[in-house]
Amino acid sequence: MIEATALTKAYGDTTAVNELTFTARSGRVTGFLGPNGAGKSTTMRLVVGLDTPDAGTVLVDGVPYRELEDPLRTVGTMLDAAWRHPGRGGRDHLRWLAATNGIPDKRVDEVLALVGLTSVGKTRAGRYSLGMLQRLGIAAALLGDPRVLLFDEPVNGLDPEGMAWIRQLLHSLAAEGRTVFVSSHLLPEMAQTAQDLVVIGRGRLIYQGTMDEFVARTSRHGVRVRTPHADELRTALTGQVEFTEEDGAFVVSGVDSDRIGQLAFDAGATLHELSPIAGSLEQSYLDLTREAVEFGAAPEVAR
Ligand SMILES: Nc1ncnc2c1ncn2[C@@H]1O[C@H](COP(=O)(O)OP(=O)(O)OP(=O)(O)O)[C@@H](O)[C@H]1O
Repeated sequence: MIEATALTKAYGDTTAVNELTFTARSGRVTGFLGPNGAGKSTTMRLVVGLDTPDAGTVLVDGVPYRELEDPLRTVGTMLDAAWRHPGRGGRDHLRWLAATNGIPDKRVDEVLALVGLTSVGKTRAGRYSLGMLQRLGIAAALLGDPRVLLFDEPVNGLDPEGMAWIRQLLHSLAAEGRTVFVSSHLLPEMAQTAQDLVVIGRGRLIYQGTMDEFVARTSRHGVRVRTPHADELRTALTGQVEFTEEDGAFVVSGVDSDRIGQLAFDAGATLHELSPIAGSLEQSYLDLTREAVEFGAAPEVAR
């Protein structure tokens, strides 16, 4: 479990993380979402003690990272997937990591197999594709068989097959009872991967809860209605439900099609169309974070 409480970190005039409080539970994939510059990477660095907060605390399984007795066996991280060691083979890199952390050599072959790199273990990492580097980074994170895993943008630059692979891996790691905390700025990808969600903007918490709640809360369920009896329907809807009129159709929000069908029937309006509009999750997310993006963009322009 990761528990951040009022976590705050500023770099000069920029408050990268601002009184951020959230929990990532064990046995769940928690998506950590926010627009560029929202403070995701900074938060992750704070979790693993690579940076020191100005205020607030963050605990990993109840303990600050720097006080963990055996950090690599408690927390696995992939914070910079593009890291590479051109001269060394993937397997040798992992062996070096294992040796410096008292992890037996046989674990190296286990994790190589787990990420599907066995056949290229001897190939120099400098020749790895981005997808292979991601897999190597994940292998390194898994070396110590940790209970908590942090991945910063692990699907960045991956092809659909690579994305599907990572998604499945994250699910199985969580199913084993681990805490899986994964950042992204892509909501559609997260919607398929994460069970829980922490959304931030400008370093502040915007949403924390389950993905299902987020979808239910943010996707606007509208219904598109067409009728030759527009006046009757307008009268029936006015004061009852929220609606707009677009291209000769009514778009009603906040109620389901059963209720609208009944209102129309009672008003004597024949319906030529009564179709639910699936709310766009991506649009809702953009709406939610727009203010954060606009505010955040201003200093960039001023520079
Ligand atoms: N070491 C640093 N020195 C100065 N400013 C920094 C530093 N690290 C981060 N920042 C600033 O803090 C803010 C948050 O950055 P951060 O990298 O944590 O965001 P992010 O959500 O990970 O963004 P992205 O999705 O673009 O990676 C940004 O305004 C960034 O410029």
